Amino acid sequence: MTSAIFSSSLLGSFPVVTSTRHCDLGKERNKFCCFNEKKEQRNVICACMAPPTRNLGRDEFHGTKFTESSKYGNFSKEAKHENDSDVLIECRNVYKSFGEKHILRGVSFKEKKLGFYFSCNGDGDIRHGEAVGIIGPSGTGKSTILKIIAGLLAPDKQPGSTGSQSKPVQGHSPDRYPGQFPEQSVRLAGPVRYENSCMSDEQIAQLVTETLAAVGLKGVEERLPSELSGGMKKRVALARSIICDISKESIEPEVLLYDEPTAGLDPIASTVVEDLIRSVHTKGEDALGKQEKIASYVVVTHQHSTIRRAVDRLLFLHEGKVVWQGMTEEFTTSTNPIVRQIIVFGTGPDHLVGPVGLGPGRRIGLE
Ligand SMILES: Nc1ncnc2c1ncn2[C@@H]1O[C@H](COP(=O)(O)OP(=O)(O)OP(=O)(O)O)[C@@H](O)[C@H]1O
Repeated sequence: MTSAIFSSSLLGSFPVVTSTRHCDLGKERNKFCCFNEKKEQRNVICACMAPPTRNLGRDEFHGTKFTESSKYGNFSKEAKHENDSDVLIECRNVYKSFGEKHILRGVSFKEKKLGFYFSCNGDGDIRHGEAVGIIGPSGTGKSTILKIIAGLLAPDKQPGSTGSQSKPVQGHSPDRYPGQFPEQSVRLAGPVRYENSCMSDEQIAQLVTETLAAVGLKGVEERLPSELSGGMKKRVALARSIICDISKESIEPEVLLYDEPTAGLDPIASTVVEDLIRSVHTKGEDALGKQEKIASYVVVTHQHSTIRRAVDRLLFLHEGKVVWQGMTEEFTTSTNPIVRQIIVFGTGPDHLVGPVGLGPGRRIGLE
C-alpha cells in the first residue's frame, strides 16, 4: 500500500494583485513531498488560485500526513494498481470538521501523474494531463478539500475529530495572510515573489513580462489592481500560478489548483480564463509557444462553461463524500438522483442544465 506524505512549504511572499475573489498564488504555492511505497521521495509542486482562506486559525499548517485516517478506509480495490510511483496526490478517507460541523466525511481519491482514480474503482484512470473538476452543492466541502490538498488546512486526525495535525506556524499567521496590495503594480509582484531568488532584477522583470504575455496581458506591468478588470485580475492570478523561478528548477508546479477561477466573470471573460487554464497544461503550449510542464490540475467550480471547456473528469462531492465520478460528458446523463438534481436545478448562477437519461457514470458511496 502506498503511503503518501505531504509536506508543504510556502515559497516566499507574493503580493496580491487584487481580484473580486482574492487570489494569492504566491502564498498558496506549495511544495509537496510524496513518498511512494519504496519511500523514494519525489517532489510535487502545487500552485493554487483560490479565494481568501477563511479563519485558518490553528488549522493552518506546514505539513501533514494524509494517511493518518487511512485505517478507516478500504482501499482493497486499489491493489490492481501495481505501480503507484506516479501518484501525485492521494487523499485517503479524509475527514474535516469545523467545530460541530462535519464537512468532509471520508473523501478518497488519488491523483496520478498518469491518471486519476478513485479508491473504490481503480479502473478510473485518466490519461496523462487530464484535468479534474470538483463540483457539488454549496457548502459541501469542495474548497475545503482543495485547501487540504494545497496544504492550507490539515485534515482531522480521525473521523469526527475537531483536532488537526497542525504544526506550529512560523511566519504565516492568519493575520499575515495577505490581503490586497492596492498600491502595488503588477510588476512589483515579481521582485517580492523572488526575494530569495538568484535571478537578477532584469531577469525577474523579463520573466514577469513574458508570463503576463503568456496569459494574454501584454503591457499591464505598471498597472495597479484598481486599473484591471475582473477578467484581467484572474489572468494575473493565473500568471502568478504558472510563473516560476528559472534559477530553481524544482519550483515548477506539476499540479495547479483552482478554486472557482471564473466566479464573477461574464461569459466571454470566463471563456478566456478557461482556455488559459487549458493552455498552461502539459498537453498544450502557452501563448508564447512554450511547452508547459504542469501535469494536471484540479478545478472547483459551479460554472457549466468551466466544466465544459476546462475539465475532463468530474468528482461530485455531496455531504462530505465523493458520490459520483465520471467523465464530463457522462455527467449530464447520470442517473444518480443527487447528480440529476444538480443537473436540473444547478448549483450556481451558471448552473448545469442538460439532458437527463441513462448513462455510464460511476456511482460511489450512495445508492
Ligand atoms: N475555516 C473554517 N472555519 C469554520 N467553518 C468553515 C471554515 N472553512 C469552511 N467552513 C465551513 O465549511 C463548509 C464547507 O465550506 P467550503 O468552502 O469547503 O464549501 P464549498 O463546497 O466550497 O462551498 P461553495 O460552493 O459555496 O464555495 C461551509 O459550511 C463553511 O462555512
